Amino acid sequence: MKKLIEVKKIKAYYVLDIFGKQRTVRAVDGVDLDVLEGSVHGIAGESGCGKTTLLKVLFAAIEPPLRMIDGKVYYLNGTGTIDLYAIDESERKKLRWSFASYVPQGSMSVLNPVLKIKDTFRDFISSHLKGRSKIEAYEMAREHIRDLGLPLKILDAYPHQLSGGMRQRVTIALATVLKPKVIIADEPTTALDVVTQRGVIQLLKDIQSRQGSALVLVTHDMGVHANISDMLSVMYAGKIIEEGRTEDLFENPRHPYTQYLIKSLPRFGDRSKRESPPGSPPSLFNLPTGCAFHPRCPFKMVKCEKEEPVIFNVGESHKVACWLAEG
Ligand SMILES: Nc1ncnc2c1ncn2[C@@H]1O[C@H](COP(=O)(O)OP(=O)(O)OP(=O)(O)O)[C@@H](O)[C@H]1O
Repeated sequence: MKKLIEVKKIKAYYVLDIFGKQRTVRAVDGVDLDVLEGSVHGIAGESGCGKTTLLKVLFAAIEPPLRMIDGKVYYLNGTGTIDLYAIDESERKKLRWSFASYVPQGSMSVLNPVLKIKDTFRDFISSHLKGRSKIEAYEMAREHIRDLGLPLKILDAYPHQLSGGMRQRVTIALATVLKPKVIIADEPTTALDVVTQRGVIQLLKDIQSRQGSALVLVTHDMGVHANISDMLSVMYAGKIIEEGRTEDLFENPRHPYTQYLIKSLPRFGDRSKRESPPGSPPSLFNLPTGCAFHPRCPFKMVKCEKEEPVIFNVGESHKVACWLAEG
């Protein structure tokens, strides 16, 4: 499969000034990632491990206090390779929404509360496709909403007149109306009930397969990853600590942290206590030495306290950053 996005050794830190003292939160700390055409690439991990920050890097949505410290992000758009942070902002703006689009956590932050949905679509389409008339923009919105199987009457509604689930579907429709090659979705089902969550995830999956695009999906819900992600990257303390085909990770998780994430999944009919990793994730401005997971790891060795693990290849496309895999 063709690569659409290639991330090389990215470091993105929040640099904060607290009462004159500089504090650095190493939110993304040396991440490599390939996003492949036609695939669903899941990103999992507990809250605060850097998932959202990584998506901001992929979408070039870096704003202070977040800073790109090192690394490269390439978009491969078929005609060439674009070094995302080497081009100027006006060039990046052209790629936003047409090459890569972003579905954020809350729909209300995207939809203008005083505009009908159709006018939000019209403004969005006309600002990105110059020369489209108002009528053409409305028609494009209608066609897209119809293609997605959503009711056309939502176009005449204001955001507050729609349910949370429908608002999130509208946000997804808006983010995909320009048929982007990559859809980047950040916990798109937060705050929705379980049934609605399933519908929203299915909508994303349908669009991804119909448009042949790639979907980068952040969710801490391993059940969702098991169902729809082709590839899975597990993040811990700003790093990807395990990556591979989702089925391989579920069948043979190599990192103790991934093992905990999988064990914490509820299973039908199993009433035994679910195991979660002891303790909580470390603070990203004061990381433990060696492997950042070692204070919580039941298998820690002396080496883990001192040396940061290197990446080991443990199968086809399956990598893990854990000394236990050293052989
Ligand atoms: N604007 C900010 N200023 C300072 N620190 C921030 C900011 N945004 C996030 N952080 C910190 O960066 C780290 C990574 O946050 P991030 O939101 O990327 O994690 P996450 O895995 O997406 O978590 P969640 O699932 O809760 O969104 C956390 O320690 C967080 O507190």
